[in-house]
Amino acid sequence: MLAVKPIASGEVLFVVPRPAVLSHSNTDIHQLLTTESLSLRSRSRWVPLLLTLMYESSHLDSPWAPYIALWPNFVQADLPMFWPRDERRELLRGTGVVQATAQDLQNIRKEFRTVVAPFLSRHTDLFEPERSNLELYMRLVAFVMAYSFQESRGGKKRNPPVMVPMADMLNHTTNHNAQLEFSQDVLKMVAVRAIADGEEVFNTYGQLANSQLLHMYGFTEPGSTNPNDTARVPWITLLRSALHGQGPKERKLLRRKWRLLSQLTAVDEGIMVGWHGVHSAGKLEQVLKVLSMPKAQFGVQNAGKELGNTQGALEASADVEAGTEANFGTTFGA
Ligand SMILES: C[S@@+](CC[C@H](N)C(=O)[O-])C[C@H]1O[C@@H](n2cnc3c(N)ncnc32)[C@H](O)[C@@H]1O
Repeated sequence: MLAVKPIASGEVLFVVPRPAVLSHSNTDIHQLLTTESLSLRSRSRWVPLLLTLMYESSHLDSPWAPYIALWPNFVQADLPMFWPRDERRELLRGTGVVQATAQDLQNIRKEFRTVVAPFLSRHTDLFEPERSNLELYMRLVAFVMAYSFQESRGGKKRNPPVMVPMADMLNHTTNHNAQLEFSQDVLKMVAVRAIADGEEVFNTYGQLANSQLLHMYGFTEPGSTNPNDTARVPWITLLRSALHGQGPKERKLLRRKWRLLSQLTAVDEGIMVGWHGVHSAGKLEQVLKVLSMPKAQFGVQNAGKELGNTQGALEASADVEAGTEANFGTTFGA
């Protein structure tokens, strides 16, 4: 979307009334989805919207048909989840996207098998059996992943995703010039700074690292233009460096410490390093304290005390992350 004249900061670019937002509460099968809501519960909380899209996209007389027709068969997203597995492993090694995508695929298949397929088989009058399959479901998940919005509810809590026509035309950049505001009756796209004639109107999908953008949206911000970018250093790298040049006794002690750290899940997804240093530096500090603790001092009690602090540091860093949560798209099942 390009500006065709200068736009002032604070100007409303367009307004989407709530009835024009596509969600599970705005479809002909709303009543059915409500009646069966208990059986449609899942980790992702996306099932009602995905079933809504499946239903509305199979009815030519749907009021949403002109919107849905913009994505014939929902085949548009070049997300890593559709790349051949070997290519993903080879090209995305070390980014965390390989594991995240594998987890997504596992969750999507399980959700389809245990929640969606039983629902579809109970309602063959509403869903064409030959079309309503896992393959379509995966394309719908990708569509929701890359095009939906989620309204934050009082801090951490998030509503289920919804489709917001028009707002979902906007691309993302960290240095965005517009953002979506939610109010009771309408959603408004508002300029957050002056936009020049001919400039692209950019929304924000959140403060996302390139690995997250690639995982959920299939693109990255080039070079060093993404201040939210991170690199992930696997924890095992830390153990390897600690072991380096040590004698057998020290190595044995280090391995004991590592087992304890692993059991207490202090070493999980890796050390995230951003432009301004290590994210959750508190956790790294506590792990280093345990690793460098003299043998006489090392015991479950001492290590446990350090790791108790680690939990505190972890919770604090989770709060910071929740405060900067994206309002646009999420990883499946997060
Ligand atoms: C909500 S849609 C935005 C509208 C989209 N460009 C379209 O025409 O349908 C999100 C998708 O747009 C693309 N996209 C958004 N921002 C981008 C950017 N800065 N660079 C490249 N592609 C981008 C990605 O394919 C992403 O999955």
